[in-house]
Amino acid sequence: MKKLIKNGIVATATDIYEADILIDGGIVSAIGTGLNAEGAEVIDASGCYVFPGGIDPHTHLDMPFGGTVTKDDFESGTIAAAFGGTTTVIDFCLTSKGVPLRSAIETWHAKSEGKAVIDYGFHLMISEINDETLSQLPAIIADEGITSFKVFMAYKNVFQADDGTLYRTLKVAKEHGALVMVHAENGDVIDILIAEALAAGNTDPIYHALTRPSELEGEATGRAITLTELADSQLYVVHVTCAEAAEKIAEARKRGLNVYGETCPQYLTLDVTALEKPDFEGAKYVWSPPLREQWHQEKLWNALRSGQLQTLGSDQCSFDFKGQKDLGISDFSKIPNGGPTIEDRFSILYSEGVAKGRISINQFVDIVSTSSAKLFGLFPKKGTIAVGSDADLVIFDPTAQRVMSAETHHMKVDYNAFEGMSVTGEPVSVLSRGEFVIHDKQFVGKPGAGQYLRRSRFNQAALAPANKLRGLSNVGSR
Ligand SMILES: NC(=O)NCCC(=O)O
Ligand SMILES: [Zn+2]
Ligand SMILES: [Zn+2]
Repeated sequence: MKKLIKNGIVATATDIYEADILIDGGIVSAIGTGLNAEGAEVIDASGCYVFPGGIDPHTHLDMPFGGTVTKDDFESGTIAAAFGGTTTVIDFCLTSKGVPLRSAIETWHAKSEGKAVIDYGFHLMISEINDETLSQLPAIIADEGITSFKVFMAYKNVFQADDGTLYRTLKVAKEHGALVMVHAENGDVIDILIAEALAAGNTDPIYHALTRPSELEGEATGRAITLTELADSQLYVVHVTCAEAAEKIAEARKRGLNVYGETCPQYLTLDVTALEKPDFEGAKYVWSPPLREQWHQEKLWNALRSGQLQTLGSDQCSFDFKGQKDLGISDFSKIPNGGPTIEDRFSILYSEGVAKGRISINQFVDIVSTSSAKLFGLFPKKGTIAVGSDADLVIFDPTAQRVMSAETHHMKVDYNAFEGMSVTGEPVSVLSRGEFVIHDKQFVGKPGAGQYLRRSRFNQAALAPANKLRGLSNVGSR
């Protein structure tokens, strides 16, 4: 059945205007004022923005990590995402040395099929590059539409790959049109700092942060950029937390390199003192890279505002406080890294960004949705509101006031990382390809309704206009 969203304020990365939106067959079929369509279900969006659905470029659902498995899987995780205004997630498909890449991808399809309530894609982790993996990648890009590869520069003896693997991945990506993503921390030195801390009897959660200083994030970011330049390739740095890394990215971009960066809501709003909470509560705030001193937050906001960082990922990776985080009660290095953020990403960016005057509405849409669509081969099917685009839409009340809490969130995990934070604005209804997933704040979606997304190859040209709009004239000059 057709749907007609009336009287909303349509906001994209470039425009903001009052209009009605007609949806037919899951696609936006008309945008204009005073639209009528016989037999269409009419949805009144008076007083609300209509945004393109959020795209979360960084999730870990149903992921084994740190001797346990994330609490939220593709069902609970995507339900929570939808409540929060996100209609697409791109999850990391983990691989291990010696296991064929195809079988890792099959494992991720098995985890997600029949469960996801919104559309989803995969990035592919690269743990080693040899003749075998090299020969598989072109077909994986072509058949699976997996056009982004992830290389970990940290988590020694677990996920960490060496610089040679990163360099070769960058070369393959350049040749076949993929984007290389890095977790940028110097894992070798961190490993030594952890051993030193434990040997000195320092086992509390705060030592997680103290053994992962921001200099080592800046160093790894710079190293990845150097290798990208040598390979004449393209790089996306995930979860940027600090001034050192943001500056390396900005400097590379000034030189015309195809380097992009993401930050996360936790790094914009929480700081390292959270890890000092008593009774082991600091473990709730263990992420890698760690939370930083508060002054880094304004540097990250500046980088988002000026377009030096392009996206906000949740890095959703949820573990219960009781029964999972406490694996590290007597050794901080055994605390599973990560936190529950998928549901609050969109609202935190709106509230802390737009409502507090740090970014414009258009920048909000760009950061929460459009840039990810462009970087990861989904635009213009996703990431905007245009005739012919998927009707992935969020009807958002900008006046609502609420408080983030585990009492009310929809993630399965037993705490909320932003507990007690007041936010302005709330998604009221969320549609995925024209079907309600959230209707008047109630979940009405169906596990399995989410479709796997085969994504287009990396297209640097698609990124230039939005970046230009955000004050950059140098992007695309390479
Ligand atoms: N970030 C984090 O602490 N956990 C998830 C895995 C990763 O992204 O490094
Ligand atoms: Zn990471
Ligand atoms: Zn992550």
